[in-house]
Amino acid sequence: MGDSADKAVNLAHARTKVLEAAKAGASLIILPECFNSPYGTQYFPKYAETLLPSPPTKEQSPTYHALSAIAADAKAYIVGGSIPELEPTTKKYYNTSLVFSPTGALIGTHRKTHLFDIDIPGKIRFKESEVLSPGEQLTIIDLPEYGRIGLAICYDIRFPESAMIAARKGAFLLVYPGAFNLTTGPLHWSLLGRARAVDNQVYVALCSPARDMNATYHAWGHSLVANPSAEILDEAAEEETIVYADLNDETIENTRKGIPIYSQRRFDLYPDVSGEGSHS
Ligand SMILES: O=C(O)CCC(=O)C(=O)O
Repeated sequence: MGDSADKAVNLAHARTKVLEAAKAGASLIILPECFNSPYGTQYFPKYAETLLPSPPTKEQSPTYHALSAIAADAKAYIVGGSIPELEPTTKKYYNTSLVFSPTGALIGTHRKTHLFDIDIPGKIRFKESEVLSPGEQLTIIDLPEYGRIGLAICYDIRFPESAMIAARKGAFLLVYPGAFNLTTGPLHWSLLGRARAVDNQVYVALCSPARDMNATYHAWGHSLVANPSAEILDEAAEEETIVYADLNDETIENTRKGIPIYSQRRFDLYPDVSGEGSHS
């Protein structure tokens, strides 16, 4: 998706693309990070919505209500990318993802836990922490018919611990709405997606806004899905595209049978970050 500055236009466009994906057979549909606003600290307060107490009113969160209706109409799970959130009591801002079931019920949220604060001289400086606060929880969501997914946002992917915790707690898929840039995108986007897949022998889905060279932030694009062997099943270029992939448990099982790192870990030498504490 490309993200314009007009929230209503972006929500209407998300609806069209989600219904298109659902018509083509998709049962879990992912939108990009900050899918209904431009990306940048200067935009977060203007576009922020209030999600608590839940459910919010339509005035507090038009996006909550739009995504709920889209999920119900599409009869599909939707990971709603992310939006800037304003917590009304603390007045803190978060980068938050909302997940809806095929009946339109909210079944999970994730507040980005690792804020994108980087400074590569002459290339890119970005400090989300100038405006945002970090979420305080890792997120695993049960999709009753399919199993568990781990959900995190963009820069969160650089921290393998949260991916490993979700995988060891049984996630079959790690989802990252994200918006890498023209410096770190070519270096690390696909590498990190494939790395989290091969580390954990799970599927990984990355979903970015399309690139818009007229926007203040130039997103890398390249949404992709990697399988548990870290092969890329489908990948977008920089323009808007729907990426499709078929996921199945047998591929995870066969990958783990072939290269059995899942049962070869040495928790006598290092801790199990998931706290599950045993070989499986
Ligand atoms: O980690 C990176 O290089 C980019 C991260 C990012 O764009 C984000 O967290 O929004």
